[in-house]
Amino acid sequence: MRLLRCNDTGEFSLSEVFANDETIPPYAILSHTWLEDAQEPTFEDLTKGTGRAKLGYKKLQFCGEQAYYDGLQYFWVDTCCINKSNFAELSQAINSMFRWYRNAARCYVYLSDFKDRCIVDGLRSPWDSELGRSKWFTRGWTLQELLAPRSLEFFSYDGIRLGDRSSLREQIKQITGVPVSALQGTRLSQFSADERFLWMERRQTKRPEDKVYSMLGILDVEIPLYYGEGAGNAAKRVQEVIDKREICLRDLRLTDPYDDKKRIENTKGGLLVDSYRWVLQNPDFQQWRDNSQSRLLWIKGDPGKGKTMVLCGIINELSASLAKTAHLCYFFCQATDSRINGATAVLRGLLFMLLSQQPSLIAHLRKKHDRTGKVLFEDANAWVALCDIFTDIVQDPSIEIAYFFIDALDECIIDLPRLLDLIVQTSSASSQVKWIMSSRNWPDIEERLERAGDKVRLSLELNADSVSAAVRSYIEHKVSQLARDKKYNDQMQRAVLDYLQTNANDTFLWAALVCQNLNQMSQVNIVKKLEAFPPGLDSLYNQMIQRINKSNDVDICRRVLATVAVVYRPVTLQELTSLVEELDGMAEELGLVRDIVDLCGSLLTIRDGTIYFVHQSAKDFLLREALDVIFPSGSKVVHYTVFFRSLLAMSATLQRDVYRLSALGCSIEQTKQPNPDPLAASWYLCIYWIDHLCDWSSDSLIFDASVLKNGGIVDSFIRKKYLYWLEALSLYRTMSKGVVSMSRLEALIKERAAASSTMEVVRDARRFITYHKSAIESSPLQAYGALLFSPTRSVIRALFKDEEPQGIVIKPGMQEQWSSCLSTLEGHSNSVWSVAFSHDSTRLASASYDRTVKVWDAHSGECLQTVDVEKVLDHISFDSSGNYLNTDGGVVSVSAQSTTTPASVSAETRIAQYQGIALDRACTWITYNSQNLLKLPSEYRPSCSKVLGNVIALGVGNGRVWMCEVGRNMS
Ligand SMILES: Nc1ncnc2c1ncn2[C@@H]1O[C@H](COP(=O)(O)OP(=O)(O)OP(=O)(O)O)[C@@H](O)[C@H]1O
Repeated sequence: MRLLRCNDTGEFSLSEVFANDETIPPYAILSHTWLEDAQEPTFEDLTKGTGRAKLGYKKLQFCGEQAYYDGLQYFWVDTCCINKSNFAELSQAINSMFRWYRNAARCYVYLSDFKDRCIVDGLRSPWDSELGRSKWFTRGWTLQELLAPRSLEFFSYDGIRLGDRSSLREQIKQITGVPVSALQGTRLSQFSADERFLWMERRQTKRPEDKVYSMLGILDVEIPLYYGEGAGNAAKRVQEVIDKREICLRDLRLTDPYDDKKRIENTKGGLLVDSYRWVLQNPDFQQWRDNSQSRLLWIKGDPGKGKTMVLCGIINELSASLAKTAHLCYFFCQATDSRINGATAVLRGLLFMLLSQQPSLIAHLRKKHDRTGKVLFEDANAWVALCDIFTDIVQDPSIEIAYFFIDALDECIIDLPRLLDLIVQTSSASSQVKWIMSSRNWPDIEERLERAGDKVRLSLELNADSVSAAVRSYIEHKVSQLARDKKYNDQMQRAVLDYLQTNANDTFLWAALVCQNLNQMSQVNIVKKLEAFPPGLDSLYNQMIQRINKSNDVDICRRVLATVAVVYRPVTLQELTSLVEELDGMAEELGLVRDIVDLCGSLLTIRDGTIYFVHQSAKDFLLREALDVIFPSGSKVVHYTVFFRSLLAMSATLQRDVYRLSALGCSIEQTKQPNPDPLAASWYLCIYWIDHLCDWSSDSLIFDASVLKNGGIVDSFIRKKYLYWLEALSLYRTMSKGVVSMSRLEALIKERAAASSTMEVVRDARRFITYHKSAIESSPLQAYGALLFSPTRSVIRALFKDEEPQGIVIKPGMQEQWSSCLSTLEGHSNSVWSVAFSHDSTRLASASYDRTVKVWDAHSGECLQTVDVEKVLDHISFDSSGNYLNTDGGVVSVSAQSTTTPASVSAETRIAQYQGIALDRACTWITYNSQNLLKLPSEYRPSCSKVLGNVIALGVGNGRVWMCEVGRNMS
């Protein structure tokens, strides 16, 4: 950036070029409309000292004088601070302009067609209408000059100040259609791209492309400029960038923490300002907020002390008080929900918020995402990739300051140490980042955070007086609400208030749970009823358990509690009906199921049809103190029940084409969930039944191996329902989990020496899912098309003979046994040149013409890592540590580890060779009447093909030729 610099005599000249933003001194910037007939002084004029006679020189003088008056030595004017004969400089300037306007200390709008007369002649109303006639409001480039600057002041032709963007906001809104919130600094990313384009609609630019180029900053998009391409093409290029960003954000999103926060506040009955405000006056908090060196604040306290709500309060206060340019990103961990209980999920949530606020930062992950897609955020290497991206992004100079909040670190049960290390590292390395975390008083967290430099600890126990006052105020509020809703008289209200104030022991959660219970009781004998709520959280939970024990519904309550305690993710009411015997057949009567869950006292809560523990501490209590009550025969038995009931329920529900898709080639993207969904009660069971079986089997004292015998329930399920189960897994987009589960099942049967024919069917079933995974994953009904490409002696093929698509014949017939191709790993965009197994056989590396090396989990087929390489590699092999690949292009580091247990994968594995009735363009589908019909396994993809009538002949790379004939009776 090149500036104009004023000297003491009021003269000005061009400064040197400032290469990066940090070195640019404070400056003022001019916003104006250009004069015709070369009346603007140019860059050349300024370098040669000419141009003083030009009419536009007056504007330079005005800007210089006003800047001087405002204490600024430097100023910038677009007419002469850019060397427009240098296209690279011009292009860079256009892409930087929004930022330059935003970073200016002052921006002066000079309305050259707004004369004094307009102000003195009339009163306010004609004055307003004159303002709207100014050309400044009709030009394209001035839109970003209106929106970008922090301080924007309007001046008349004679330099008289008319007001600023804030004082004139209503008039500006009327004139421009830009909402007041955008004028007051709300992030432009909060407005849709279409809405922002609308603000430009009536404005004019000299060159057609400028109508789009002048929007680049407003859209936070950077593209190269091609004058002459036309506005349509420019808009198309901008739209492409926006679309790709949206895909990237959609892939990154696991949950929207903004919605999580709203949900948490709502389900906890709303946030009370009086119960968190104390923290704003707390010296530890103030030190963290006000001292730029203090970058890490850890709020710690026992369960239910109000940490989550304090964090919500701080977020609200900071978002109201901080500059709009500051970023606020947060994440709420929840142990009971596997989507949001791990370090990777935290990072995805924080990044999602940050990138939504400033989309241009997506550039930091676009390159990797463009190549790998969603897998970048999901594969075994996701943490490493996200960490690099995060570290990179927080150092981006465009970030002034970013605040990151993480609630309930103790509920981040996957990879917490890694997360803590990242927090410590970024808080010391980056001055633009501030962290707040909350958690229970856990020594492991303390020990890890100890390594951070300037950290502040805020212990709720050490601020007992403040917390106590906050809890008192919370109780007062809640009791007055209760008195109103339950019609307590004064005496009752006082008794309830006294009881709660005396027994809460500074714990919000205790008071909240008691109030929730009182809300469900009538006011009759209310004082007596209070005795049912002993002081202390554990005593309260204990009391709830005792009450359940004494109730008539004790069995069903115990069973519901036990089930909710062992499942791997919160289940829905419908899913619960499949898992608990007593709820059999109640999937259509969810009101009743809800009532039964309500019987479990205040231990469980239902949100959006899903059942959760009311608080993590309730689950902790059950597992710690009430094991004998809810698991009288041990928790492993409950795993057996869930497994057994899963098989029963799936056997009853799963069937071919359960969603009535009809077309064999219907892709998963085209699939719509029907309403009502016939699988609604089965999702959980489909995904986790094998995990429950394995958990049960881990207790050899109670495990009964007969479930694995010939004709046993596992054997029967696989024989009768296997393909329908695969279809359901595909519909639920969990094929990879299915592959891993089948490997676990095979290993279990091997270990438990089950009967040979069960082993035979399970082994064949595992080969089937591994080999056909990608076809079934992309089109659920290919579970049946895949039969045609399975060996003639495949057990699954024989068992499901009747499910083969009718009227299609493959000639010559398939080979008898499974080929050496174990599975097809798809992902390279060009031919694969070399492959190698790791020494423990858990990973496979492949080098392709697409100049990438991919590392795969040899078991599940998941892509673990993609590494760019400079040349096409002919030879690759793992070194003995498994951390490096030796290649003809040097050593390549591969840090990804397999997620599954080692297994002997000795067979040769082949990778899809994209070599080349009809075939689709990618040669992966046989199509019929332009509809996808059969997805070809990689071994069957042709290098050449010929169609004759209803027969297609395909020549395959390995020298085989085969034919597919589609008959008239095809279905
Ligand atoms: N400022 C507040 N406004 C409204 N409700 C509050 C407030 N503070 C606490 N509560 C109530 O107290 C309950 C417990 O508070 P919170 O969940 O914040 O505790 P916590 O310390 O985060 O607990 P844990 O560590 O066990 O997760 C909340 O569910 C809510 O009902």
